Amino acid sequence: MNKGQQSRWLGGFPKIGIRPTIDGRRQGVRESLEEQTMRMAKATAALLTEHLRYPDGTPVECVIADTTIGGVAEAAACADKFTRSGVGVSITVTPCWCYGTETMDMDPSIPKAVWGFNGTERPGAVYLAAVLAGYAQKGLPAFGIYGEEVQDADADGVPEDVKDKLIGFARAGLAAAYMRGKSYLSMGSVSMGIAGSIVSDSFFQEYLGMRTEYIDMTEFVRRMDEGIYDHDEFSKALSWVKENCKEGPDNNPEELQSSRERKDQNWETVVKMTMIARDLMVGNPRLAELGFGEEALGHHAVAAGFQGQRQWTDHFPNGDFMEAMLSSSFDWNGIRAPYIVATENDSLNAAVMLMGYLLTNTAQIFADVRTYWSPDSVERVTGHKLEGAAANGLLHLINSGPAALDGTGQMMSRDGRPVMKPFWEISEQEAQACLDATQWRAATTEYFRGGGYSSDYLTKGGMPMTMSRINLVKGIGPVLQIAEGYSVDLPEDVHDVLDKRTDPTWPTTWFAPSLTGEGAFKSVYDVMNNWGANHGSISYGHIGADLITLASMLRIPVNMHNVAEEKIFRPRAWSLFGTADPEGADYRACSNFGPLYK
Ligand SMILES: C[C@H](O)[C@@H](O)[C@@H](O)C(=O)CO
Ligand SMILES: [Mn+2]
Repeated sequence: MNKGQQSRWLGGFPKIGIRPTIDGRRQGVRESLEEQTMRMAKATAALLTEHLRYPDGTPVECVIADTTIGGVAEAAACADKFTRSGVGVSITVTPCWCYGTETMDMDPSIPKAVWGFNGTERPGAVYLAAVLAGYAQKGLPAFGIYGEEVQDADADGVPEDVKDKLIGFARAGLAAAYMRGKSYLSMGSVSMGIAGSIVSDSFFQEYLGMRTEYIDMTEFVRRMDEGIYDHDEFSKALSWVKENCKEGPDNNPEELQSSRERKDQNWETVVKMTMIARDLMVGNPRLAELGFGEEALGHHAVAAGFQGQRQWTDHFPNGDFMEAMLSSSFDWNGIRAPYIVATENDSLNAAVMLMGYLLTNTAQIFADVRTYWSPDSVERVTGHKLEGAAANGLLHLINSGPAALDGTGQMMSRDGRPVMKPFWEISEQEAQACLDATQWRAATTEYFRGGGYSSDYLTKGGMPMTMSRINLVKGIGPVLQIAEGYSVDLPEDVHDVLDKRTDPTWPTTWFAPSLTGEGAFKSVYDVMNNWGANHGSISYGHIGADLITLASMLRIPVNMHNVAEEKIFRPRAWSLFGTADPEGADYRACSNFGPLYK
């Protein structure tokens, strides 16, 4: 790991705090439960450490209260320990009745869950019900976890259904906790009137707990002109690029094509832009060694956006190489965690990219949700009849910019299926295969007068994917939409015909959302028609349930999704807002409790 990489995890990672609560009555009751209660805490910690990893690949860390918690003094001692240890998520575990308001976690900004052991000798479930009522009454939504099957009092381990809920809760809770206190870095301002690039400080601050930081794009010019970057890294990067980033055909009319000399210069510029954007986001200790102490610190950004169009791209090479390389899981420094960078400074798409990334530790594909191709339209234009997963029509996801190269689908699962992976599972060969499957095409000069290079690739079909998007609605605030589906392969000639109707120098993912026959998922057309903006972020896997859990923690209602009801996990209080219409109840609950940070 080079020094630039180390500085990005500044502040470390939030820990999971485990609170074993107990019936405080001594002379029999408490003593009989001490061991079992602590055993539950330890089993929970072991489970989470085994299954969850931080973005740097290390196992998550759990902190268990020093004693079981039988009353308020021990609850306070636990809260104190959690503050000192950097706990960002709390899980209360108990096999027995305890005193609700005396033992609960009162920190309003920490996502919280309670696991009540399903036994009847000492009623953990009764405590669970009582304490969840307390949480609702006090306006502190908590997740309730209760296994379906009755367990024996001396049972060891964690039942399967409880495991899924503990892991799902902790994964989303850690994502929320990790964002908190970090920044979104706006590089430039509003791009082409796209509302998502009006960076809303109140959205980031109140819903995600994040700062918004801003730099003018002239900062790139200053750093390039004054040489404020690591020159050794630049030489290394440029020769790596020459070797690994092959130029594709120039699609511009001959009279608009740049000279070879200008193209070579543009390569140098886009490589410098990439290093500078990264240094702006997370800092780089090398810059301090070179005499640039202020620049070495960066903006503590976990996500960023680059305006690019138009003021920058009308004059300078576009941001596509910078956005695509940073968003990928590898570059000239080797395989590493992706950076979250949105094109067109679409901060709302950056926010869902960040959510998808933190839930999966995997690179994201940023795309325009550009065209709905109905089966009839495809047949009319190409003569091809769509079939299989594509039979109901397709969405053409395509945009110049930050579609991670991981999205080529060149990484493989053990059984040979295309996948996207956390960086620590990616092999050198897989990173190389993604690079080999990508052509760098001279930017379309009609759009990008300053030239540059767009990444051109075609995503392999057959990958489960989840597209999501946050929109801001005046009067409500943020709302999240989610569509699970699959990437799809088209015959090469069919892809070519459809791709050439738009900009063929950009990366394409053919996406078939899974239909449910209801609401926005009656048809692929309905999905397109209900999409709230021009962009979406696409994450590998079906992560809709995790997104829903995270959104409920952040009080962001979900206005459309195609996740099966039994997979949805939200704070227990949501059912107090109505049970027959979970979508409406979600809106009411989010608006009632308000954003997590006020
Ligand atoms: C080149 C064009 O301006 C594109 O960048 C445009 O289609 C978009 O991506 C809009 O989101
Ligand atoms: Mn776009």
